[in-house]
Amino acid sequence: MIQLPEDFITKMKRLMGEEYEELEASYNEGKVQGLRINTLKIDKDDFLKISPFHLESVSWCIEGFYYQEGDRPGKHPFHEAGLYYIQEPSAMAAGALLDPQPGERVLDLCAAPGGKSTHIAAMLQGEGLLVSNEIHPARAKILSQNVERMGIRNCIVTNEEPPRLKQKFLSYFDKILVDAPCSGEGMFRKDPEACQEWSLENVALCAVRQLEILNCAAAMLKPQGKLVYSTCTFSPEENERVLEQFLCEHKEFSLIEASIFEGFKPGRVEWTTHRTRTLQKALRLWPHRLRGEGHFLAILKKEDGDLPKKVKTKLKPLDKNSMKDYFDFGKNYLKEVPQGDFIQFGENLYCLPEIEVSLEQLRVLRPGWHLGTLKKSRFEPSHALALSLKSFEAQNVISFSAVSEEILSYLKGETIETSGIDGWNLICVEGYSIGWGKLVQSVLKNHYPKGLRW
Ligand SMILES: C[S@@+](CC[C@H](N)C(=O)[O-])C[C@H]1O[C@@H](n2cnc3c(N)ncnc32)[C@H](O)[C@@H]1O
Repeated sequence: MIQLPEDFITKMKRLMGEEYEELEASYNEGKVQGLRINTLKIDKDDFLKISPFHLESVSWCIEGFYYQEGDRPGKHPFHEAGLYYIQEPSAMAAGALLDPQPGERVLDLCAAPGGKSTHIAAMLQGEGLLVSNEIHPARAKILSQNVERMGIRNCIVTNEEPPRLKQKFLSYFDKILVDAPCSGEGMFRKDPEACQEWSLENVALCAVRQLEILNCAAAMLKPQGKLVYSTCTFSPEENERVLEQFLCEHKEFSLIEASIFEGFKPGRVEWTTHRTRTLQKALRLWPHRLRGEGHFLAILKKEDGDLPKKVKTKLKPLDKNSMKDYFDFGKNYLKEVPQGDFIQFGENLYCLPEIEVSLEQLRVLRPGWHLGTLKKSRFEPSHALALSLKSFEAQNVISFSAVSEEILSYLKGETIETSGIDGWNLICVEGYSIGWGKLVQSVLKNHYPKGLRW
């Protein structure tokens, strides 16, 4: 039995009345676990044919599934190949509500570790732009690794404070997700530390910060743009009341109705300061009403505002010899050489998504699709390039079965004896890319990144 904070119990009993007993009982049940199929890498039906897990659909997310306790999907080669992301089922509702369309510009302002960003990227299907931002440097690194693992090409990962991003991206995005840092009451079952860190003071602090973040997001949204606000907490101060205050300060915004699935409950008007009726359009996902740990979500629309400014960005010309090495690699080992706006960060070569904003002065971890490193007189392809390729896009492919000794050796970083064509080979598991290897006379030199090895 989880030891819930006393102040939390008193407060929730007062707010919920008899319903509190149902909430409390839910803390005695096991946590709910889910995974979301990454449709950038594999079709849902194709995954279901090869999945070794016991899966059951999550009703509000087409690609979302519950898995069972013994499944351990985090320890499977398919995980390293980015075929899915392990995500708490109620968190999957945010992407579904934001509903990004291919070609749109989307910002995920509080993005690490990347559950919702990788969902958004899958929905964009490689078209348009995703800016995934995380304020904490260490968490931003994990976000960037997850963007890489999921094979995302059109994502820029930044490590910024929202006010600094605001200066660059005024009225810029079609859609924004603010999955705000919160007191984490929906994490109590999953993470006992969330219980220990909880306090009434922290709830109040979170509410102030959430409003500040929302204010920045509001300025970055285009007129007619859509903003989804979400938290994984239940406190009215961080949910209905933050939005009530925001709507009061931003007359250009209104709440819009969201699709309702079984178990989704409306926002609680009686918990707002001024009985603001429109807040019933928000959604509450309670752990005692559906199979999920719990979330609060709302969709806001910006009715009017300034139009975005167009800025022409000048990219530095790249060294011709280095680029020749890149194009030689592409001709020899890829069916089609990736083209676009190239930029170089140190030795690293990236293909920049269409952005029309200069990234100068921003802390950028990943300025787009990482293609590889430009070494002295040779090009070395990146792990990100491997993971973003379909097997038919590479000239030489070696695919191992998911249950083979070879795939385990590969993930451990070992050298493998195997037949194939000498040179760079795209290594796959069951036909899905997982990394690079270089074959020389039937010996495969392992290029699986050292930091990821099992
Ligand atoms: C709920 S988590 C995000 C989870 C993420 N959206 C996902 O689905 O994986 C909130 C994030 O906001 C970040 N954060 C904390 N303070 C912030 C601030 N002042 N501005 C923006 N983000 C902040 C936290 O570091 C944390 O990673």
